[in-house]
Amino acid sequence: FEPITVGIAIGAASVLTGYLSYKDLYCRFAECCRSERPLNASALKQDLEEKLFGQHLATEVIVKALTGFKNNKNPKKPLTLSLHGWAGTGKNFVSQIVAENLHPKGLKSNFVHLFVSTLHFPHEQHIKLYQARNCYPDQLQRWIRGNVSACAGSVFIFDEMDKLHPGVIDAIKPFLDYYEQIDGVSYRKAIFIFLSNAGGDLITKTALDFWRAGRKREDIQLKDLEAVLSVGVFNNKHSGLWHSGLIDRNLIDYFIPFLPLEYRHVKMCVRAEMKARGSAVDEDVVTRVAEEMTFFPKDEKIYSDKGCKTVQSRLDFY
Ligand SMILES: Nc1ncnc2c1ncn2[C@@H]1O[C@H](COP(=O)(O)OP(=O)(O)OP(=O)(O)O)[C@@H](O)[C@H]1O
Repeated sequence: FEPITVGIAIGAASVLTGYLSYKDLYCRFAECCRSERPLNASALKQDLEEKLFGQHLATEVIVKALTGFKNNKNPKKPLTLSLHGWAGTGKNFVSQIVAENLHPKGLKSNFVHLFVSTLHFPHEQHIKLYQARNCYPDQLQRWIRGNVSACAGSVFIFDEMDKLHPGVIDAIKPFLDYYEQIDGVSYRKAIFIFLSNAGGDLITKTALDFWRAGRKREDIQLKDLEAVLSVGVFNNKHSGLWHSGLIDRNLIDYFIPFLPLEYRHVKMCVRAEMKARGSAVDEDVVTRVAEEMTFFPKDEKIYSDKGCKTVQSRLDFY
C-alpha cells in the first residue's frame, strides 16, 4: 500500500469510529483557531531557557504572565505585555517564540498579527490628516475587530511602539480595556504585545550599577526595574505610551525589561546561528564575530550596542 492511501484509510476509519471528530481531522490539514487550547507552559519555559540568552527576567515574567492568562477561563481583559529594552536584545525574537507556543505556525499563523509602526504609519506629519479623514483609527479598529471575531485568541504584536503616534494608541485603547464586549465582540482572550526601545537606557543604567557594584546580572530582580521602567517610560515623550492613557488606566499588565547583552551572550548568539545554519561550531569564528561588535560604555565596554542584531549578517563573511 502507498502511504497516502493508508493515511486516507486511517483518517476515514477514525472518523467512522468516532475516534477523531470531523473538526480534529479538518484541523490536521487547515489551521484552526484553538483559543481554548491550554498552553504547554513547560514547553514555553524550555524554549525560552534554551533559546533566549541573558534575559532571566523576561523569561520568568513571560512564562508567568502567559500561564496565568491561559489558565484563566474568564479573563477580565486581554493580556497586554510591554517589552522594553536596547536594540537587538531579543524582543522580536521572544514575540516569535511566544507566538509559536500559542499558534503552531507562529508569525505565519492567520491568528498572529505583526504591526510595524514605521511600515504601516510612516508619515507622522500626516497624522492630523489621517485623523481628520478618520481613516487610520477606523481601519486599524476594523482590522483588530475582524481578526478577533475570526479568532478570540488572536495575538497582536506592535513593533516600534516608541515611533507610534499616541493617537494611534488611542485607537486600540478600547480593545485593551475591561469591557465584556464591544459591538458584540469580546477581546478578553486576545493577547497584545508591544515592543519598544523606550526605557532601554534606564534598564542599562540599572544593569551597569549592578555590574559596577560587583553584583551578578542574574541577581537583578523585577522590583529593581519595574518602577523605574513604568515611570521612566511614562515620562518619556518618545515612548509612544506617553500620555496615551495606557499606563494611568493600568491597561498594561506587565512591563518586561530586556537587559543589554554582554560579550558572552553575543558569542552564544553566534553559536546558535551557526547551529541553525547546520554548520559545526567553530570557536575561532565565534570569537572573531563577537570581537567585531562594538561595546559600551566607552571605558568598560561591557554591553553590545546592537545586542545580537548584526550577528547573522556578520557571520555571512565567514
Ligand atoms: N537575548 C537573545 N537571545 C538569543 N538570541 C537573540 C537575543 N537577542 C537577539 N537575538 C538574536 O538577534 C536577532 C535580532 O534580535 P531582535 O530582533 O529580537 O531584537 P529586538 O530587541 O527586537 O531589537 P529592536 O529593538 O532593534 O527591534 C534575533 O532574531 C535573534 O536571532
